[in-house]
Amino acid sequence: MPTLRIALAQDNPIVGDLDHNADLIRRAASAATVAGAHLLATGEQSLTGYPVEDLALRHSFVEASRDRLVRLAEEIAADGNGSLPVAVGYLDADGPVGSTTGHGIRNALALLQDGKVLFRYYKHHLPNYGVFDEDRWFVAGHELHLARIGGVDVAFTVCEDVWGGVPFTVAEEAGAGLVININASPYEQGKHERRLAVVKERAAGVGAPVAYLNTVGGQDDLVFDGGSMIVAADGSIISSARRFASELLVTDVECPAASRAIANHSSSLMSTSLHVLSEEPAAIETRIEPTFAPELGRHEEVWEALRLGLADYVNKNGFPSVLLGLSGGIDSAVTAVLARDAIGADRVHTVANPSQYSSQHSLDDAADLAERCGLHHVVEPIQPIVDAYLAEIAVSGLALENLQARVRGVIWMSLSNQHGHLVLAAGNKSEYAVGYSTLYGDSCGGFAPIKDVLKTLVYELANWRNEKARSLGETEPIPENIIMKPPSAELRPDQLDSDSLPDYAVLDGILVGYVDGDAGREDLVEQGYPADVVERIAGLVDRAEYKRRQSAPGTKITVKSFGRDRRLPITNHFRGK
Ligand SMILES: Nc1ncnc2c1ncn2[C@@H]1O[C@H](COP(=O)(O)OP(=O)(O)OC[C@H]2O[C@@H]([n+]3cccc(C(=O)O)c3)[C@H](O)[C@@H]2O)[C@@H](O)[C@H]1O
Ligand SMILES: Nc1ncnc2c1ncn2[C@@H]1O[C@H](COP(=O)(O)OP(=O)(O)OP(=O)(O)O)[C@@H](O)[C@H]1O
Ligand SMILES: NC(=O)CC[C@H](N)C(=O)O
Repeated sequence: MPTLRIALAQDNPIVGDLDHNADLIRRAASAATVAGAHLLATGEQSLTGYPVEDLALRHSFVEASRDRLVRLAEEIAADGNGSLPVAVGYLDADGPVGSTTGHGIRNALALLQDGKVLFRYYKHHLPNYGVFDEDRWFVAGHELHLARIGGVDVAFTVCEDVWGGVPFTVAEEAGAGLVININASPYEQGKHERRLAVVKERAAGVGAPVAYLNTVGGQDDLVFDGGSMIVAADGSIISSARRFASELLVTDVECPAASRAIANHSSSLMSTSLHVLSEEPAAIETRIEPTFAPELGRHEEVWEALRLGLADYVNKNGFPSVLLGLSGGIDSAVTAVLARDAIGADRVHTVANPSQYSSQHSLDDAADLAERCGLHHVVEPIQPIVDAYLAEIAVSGLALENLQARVRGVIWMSLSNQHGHLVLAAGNKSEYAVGYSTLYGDSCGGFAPIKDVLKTLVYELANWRNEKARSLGETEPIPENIIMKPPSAELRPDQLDSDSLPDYAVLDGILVGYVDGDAGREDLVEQGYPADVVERIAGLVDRAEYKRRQSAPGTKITVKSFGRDRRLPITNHFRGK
């Protein structure tokens, strides 16, 4: 069997920064050439970044992508890497938006060589569920392209094509000896395992290796986790790239030789085109050893997703630093440590804003955490401002509780305006679900790092992060007190979260069913949750839609995050069973 040396560029592009992304591809091409690769693949829309959302509807952006692709081909050749075939993901169009002729805007892959575009493949399966809206922007392609490289027929596909499967069936019919699948597949818990299963199934179906390349990096509320892999027809993993980090994965892959003298043929599913680049088996002097990425544990994987999602949001949006209120509670503690891990202690500013209801232990715990982590920390009491406000406008009860949270929010936003910090909202998924936060108060801010993390998982992450520090012989970042104390908003005397909410284990169980699983009230009661608690929580979740719609984005880690993954009407009289 011929062997091809395949290079997969698991890179971190920036949406809309075509020059930066082109530079990443050029650098990968140079490194792949040095490594003696016969083919380089880059990620889905590696030139434009992913998802471009409604930028796809802008004629000027589509033009910019098409033009930049042509220039990129020339640049790669000018860099001395012209003989290397390079697969690039980009945005294309062969018709206007909304055209009814089967043409339009395309999620495309081009193969570049010798300064030219050899062919353009248009993604066949367009995902249109969850966070994906590709039917809104793109028209599906119906022609599969194969390139004969070193005597192997290599088929090229894009992301959802591996899940939908039709291009793989056609690749098998066309006698492909390798299928390249370039992805921008966002992280969620358990997704990596599901990808591996589907890639194995496709490799077995084609009877040839599948090279699955994923993007890496954060883009607003999505984080791409890398984890690229090459899987053989027998299901074994030939090589794999790290999760949550950029990497050029170079692997020698034995592939079935091109056996057919076919040129182009039409299947009932898709037509195919074969482009002959080189017939002779590629020469490899010394085989390289395959690399295998370490497996991540459940908590480490989530932590890395949150860390990278936050780091890229801050850095790609040009913030010098972040700021958050540090209450001495678990949510702001975990958010602060994540921020430290993401961008370094010197860029993290924390503020304690005690009121008359704040306990001394909360203040001490906040200061302790800031000191352990080396964060900037100041104390700005809110009582004088609250008192001045009350002298003008008398409020009491819940209004007074919310006033305190809002005064904190005003202070954080002022510090942001003054110093340029990005304000982080420290709310977790359980709170976003039931609306347990003050609008324009503690929910204010530009990014919410743990927005998709249920409270029970927040505790697990805190324990895991401390355990990790212990195993490295480092100081535990989160004081034990913060983990052990009962959660409290401290907005009135002796207030505890448990006064208003069921135990978090029960709450989170109901939320997993009601939010992530779209279960009905009766289903949840059947699962063993008390009917009155289910009724109350479901009602709170329904009513809090208006708060979530105004909330900051945060990194998706679950199957259904709030935001574009779960879209419900605010004005909604349906209660259901
Ligand atoms: N459908 C709708 N569309 C648009 N706006 C709507 C609305 N329904 C109410 N509103 C507005 O929203 C206001 C109510 O929302 P909001 O002002 O936020 O106040 P609200 O949700 O009534 O109270 C905040 C809750 O969050 C809890 N909290 C606060 C702070 C921190 C924490 C914590 O532990 O993390 C918990 C607090 O104990 C309380 O239970 C209404 O006064 C009204 O102006
Ligand atoms: N005294 C305080 N000083 C600074 N920030 C505060 C203070 N109290 C609350 N906050 C901010 O408001 C957010 C909501 O806090 P609150 O204590 O009401 O609820 P929580 O959900 O228990 O959060 P945490 O676990 O961080 O305390 C906190 O995460 C924190 O960012
Ligand atoms: N960009 C895509 O086509 C992504 C869809 C795909 N099912 C995923 O892996 O998330």
